[in-house]
Amino acid sequence: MLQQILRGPSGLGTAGLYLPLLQAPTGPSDPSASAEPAEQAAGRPVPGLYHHPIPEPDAHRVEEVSRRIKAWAVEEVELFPPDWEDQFDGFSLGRYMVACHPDAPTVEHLMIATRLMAAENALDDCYCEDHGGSPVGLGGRLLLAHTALDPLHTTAEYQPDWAESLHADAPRRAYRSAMQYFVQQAGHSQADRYRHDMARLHLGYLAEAAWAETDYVPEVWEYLAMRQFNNFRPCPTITDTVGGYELPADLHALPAMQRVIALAGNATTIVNDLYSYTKELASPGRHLNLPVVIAEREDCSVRDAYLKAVEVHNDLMHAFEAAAADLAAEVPHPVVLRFLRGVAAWVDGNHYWHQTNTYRYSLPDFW
Ligand SMILES: CC(C)=CCC/C(C)=C(\C)COP(=O)(O)OP(=O)(O)O
Ligand SMILES: [Mg+2]
Repeated sequence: MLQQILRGPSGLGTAGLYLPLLQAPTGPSDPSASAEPAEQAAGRPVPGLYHHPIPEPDAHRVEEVSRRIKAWAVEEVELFPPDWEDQFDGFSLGRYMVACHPDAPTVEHLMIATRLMAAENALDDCYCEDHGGSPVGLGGRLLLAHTALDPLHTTAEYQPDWAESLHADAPRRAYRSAMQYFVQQAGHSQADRYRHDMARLHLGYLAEAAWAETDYVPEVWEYLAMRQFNNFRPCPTITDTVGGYELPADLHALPAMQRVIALAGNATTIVNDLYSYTKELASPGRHLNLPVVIAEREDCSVRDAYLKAVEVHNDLMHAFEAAAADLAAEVPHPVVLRFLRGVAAWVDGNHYWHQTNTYRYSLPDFW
């Protein structure tokens, strides 16, 4: 029943909602996974991690999205200097977004998600992390960048200075442009949902930065609270816009839907903590992630902490799936079911991307 809800319905009236790519979880090495199989998936899953393998994303879509996102990054927003090109390519944005949005009707719909993903990562790298980022002064930078998503309404005297500021650095150019494309496709409540989710994200960045400034290692539950905000949430919650339909605001606002979304976002984000663990250990200073916080706060070896973090992830995934199944049973509205499947697809695609992105991530030697 749960698999049916999250990965494809059956029965009268549901044929239009059927998502063939999600119906049968397939190992990456299954040659029947796609009509024209892409290169065999690289990387291996974290041992013991509860996840759903997906078929290889459509190679033609990946190629086209990759081509268009590079053109946008270079020609429209000057996203990165030439010496960051390898890192941009290695991020594999096209593969990521095609994997996460199997029900996108067109490549242009996929581009909506891909531009936003590029912009979100540019801001994280340039403002918060190792491409010139710093916790010092982050709040001011974040707030000004947020106005590229949620515009300033001010007097004629001050408006031009603000408008000019949106071209001042790569994160603001990217936010502004990606948002312009997004609002062309999204309804007003979908755009407002996205702004709210981005405000949540920026709040999470600020808590992480405040703790870094005072060298505070949070309790595990405090870390999980911060990571619920510094979180992939803005990505799965646009699944309806990228799918070319709209989950109405009142259904999105249901407490049960909010719980499903939060649990999905949390599971996807702890996946990042697990796959990026060795990358973050190698970066300067102490980079908080769930295994690091568990080791410090629960006084255990890094291996035991990592394995406990896997269990935390698995519990979040099970809670997400149970909450989604309950909601689908309580509110069997076709758009709710489609949205829940879209979120589940994003969860699975996100895992696939982390597992296979061996340019960026490698597993620790704990097994
Ligand atoms: C795409 C998006 C909304 C990202 C926001 C937050 C974010 C960058 C992550 C959840 C990824 O975590 P992290 O900053 O640890 O990324 P890497 O481990 O450096 O890939
Ligand atoms: Mg990480």
